[in-house]
Amino acid sequence: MAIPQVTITPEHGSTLEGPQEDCGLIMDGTLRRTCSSTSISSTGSSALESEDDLHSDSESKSRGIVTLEQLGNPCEVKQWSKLKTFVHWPFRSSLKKVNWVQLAGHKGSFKSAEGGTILKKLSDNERRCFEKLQEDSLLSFIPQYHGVVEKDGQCFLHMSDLLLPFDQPNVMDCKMGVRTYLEEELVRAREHPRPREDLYKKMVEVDREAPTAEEHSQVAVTKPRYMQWRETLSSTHTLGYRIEGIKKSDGTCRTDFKKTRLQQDIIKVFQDFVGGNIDIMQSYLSRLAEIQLALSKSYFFKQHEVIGSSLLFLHDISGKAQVWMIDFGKTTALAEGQLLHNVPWQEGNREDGYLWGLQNLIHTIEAAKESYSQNNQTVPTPSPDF
Ligand SMILES: Nc1ncnc2c1ncn2[C@@H]1O[C@H](COP(=O)(O)OP(=O)(O)OP(=O)(O)O)[C@@H](O)[C@H]1O
Ligand SMILES: O=P(O)(O)O[C@@H]1[C@H](O)[C@H](O)[C@@H](OP(=O)(O)O)[C@H](OP(=O)(O)O)[C@H]1O
Repeated sequence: MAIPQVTITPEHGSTLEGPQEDCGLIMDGTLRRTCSSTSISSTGSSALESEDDLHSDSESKSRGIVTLEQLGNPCEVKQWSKLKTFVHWPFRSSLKKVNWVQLAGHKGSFKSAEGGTILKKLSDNERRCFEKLQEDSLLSFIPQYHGVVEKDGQCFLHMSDLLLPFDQPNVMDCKMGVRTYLEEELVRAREHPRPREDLYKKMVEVDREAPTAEEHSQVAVTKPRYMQWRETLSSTHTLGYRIEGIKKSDGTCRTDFKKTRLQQDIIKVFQDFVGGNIDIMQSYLSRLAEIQLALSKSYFFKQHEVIGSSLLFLHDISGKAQVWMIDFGKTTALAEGQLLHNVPWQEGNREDGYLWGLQNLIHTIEAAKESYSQNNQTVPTPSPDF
C-alpha cells in the first residue's frame, strides 16, 4: 500500500500576514526516516543519523495548518512499558482527514491516529529519549508516549496529540537553547563538508548579502554555517530561545520570525499571541516555573545535550493554557559527565544553554505581562459626588 500523502491546506478563514512561508502547499509525503534508515549503530550514542538520509533538497519544512490522514485503530494502542517489540499498526484503507497544526519540522512527518493520538516518523534517537523519560521528572511535561508502531517497514512514534484538549487552540513553538546543531554535526561538516544549495537558497531569500563570496560562487552553504547564521539572525544566540511559529485561533499562522531577535519585538509578538490576556500570561508563567523545577530535578536533563527541542505553548478561549516539551530528535546522551545548561557553549563542552534560554523566556513573558498591565491600567471613573 502506498504511504498516504499529507496535504497542507489553509484553514478556512486563515489570512496570511506578512511574508508567509509554506502555508497552503501540497506536501511531499516521501518518508525520510524509514525503519532501516533510522537505526543507529548499537554502540552509537549518536543522534546524527546519516545526514544524507535525513535531508534532501526536494524536502521542505512544514509551516502551518496541515491535514493529516488518519491511520489506525485505538484498540491496538499499547503502553510503552508493555511494548516489547514494535506494534504492527492496522492501517485501514478508508482514511479520514483531520485538520492539525504543525508549526515547525519536516513536511510529512506526522500522521493522525485515533483516540487523540498522532504518529511521528521514527527517529531512534527520539524513541530512546521518550523511553528514558518515562522514569523521569519531566514525564508530566512531554506528550504521552505509546511506543513505536510499524507498517510496511516504516515506523512511527505514537504519542498524544497535545492539541486535543483545546477548542480552536492558539499555538506557539519556541525552539530552545543557544545552539541548534549538534557538536557532531560540526565535526562532520568540517571533515566532510557538504555544501547544500537548498540552504543557500533559504539564506539569500532572507539576506542576499549573507553568503560569503565563496558560498555565492558555490551557490551552496554547509548546514552548520546555515544553522549558525539562523541563530545569530534570530534570538537563539542572544536569548537562548527563538519563536519558530505561531498559529492563532482565528486561523492565521505566521512563521516569518527568522529575524525576530530583540526582546522588545518578542514581547509584542507574545502579547499579540495571547491577545493581551493577563491570566493566560500568568498561566504560562506558572507552567514554565513548573518545567524549570522539573528540569532542576531531572536526571535525564543532566545527562543529555538538548538540541532543537521546543516548548509548545497552547491556549484557547476557555482560558486553558499549557506548555509542553516536544521534539527530542536531536537530544543526545552524554557518554560521561553532566551538563549545567546555563553556561556558555564552547566546542567540546556540549552545553546547550537550555536553562539560560528558559530563564530569558520567563523574563520576556514577565516583561510582556508587566508592560501590558501598565499600558492598559483602567483609570477609576471619578465618582459624580466629587
Ligand atoms: N505531540 C504533539 N501534539 C501536538 N502538536 C505537536 C506534537 N508534536 C509536534 N507537534 C507539532 O508539530 C510541529 C513539529 O514538531 P517537531 O518539532 O517534533 O517535528 P520535527 O520534524 O522533529 O521538527 P525539526 O525538523 O524542527 O526537528 C510542532 O511545532 C508542533 O506544531
Ligand atoms: O528553519 P529553517 O530555516 O527552515 O532551517 C531548518 C531548521 O533549522 C531545522 O531545525 C533543521 O532540521 P534539523 O533540526 O532536523 O537539523 C533543518 O535542517 P535540514 O534541512 O537538514 O532538515 C533546517 O533546514
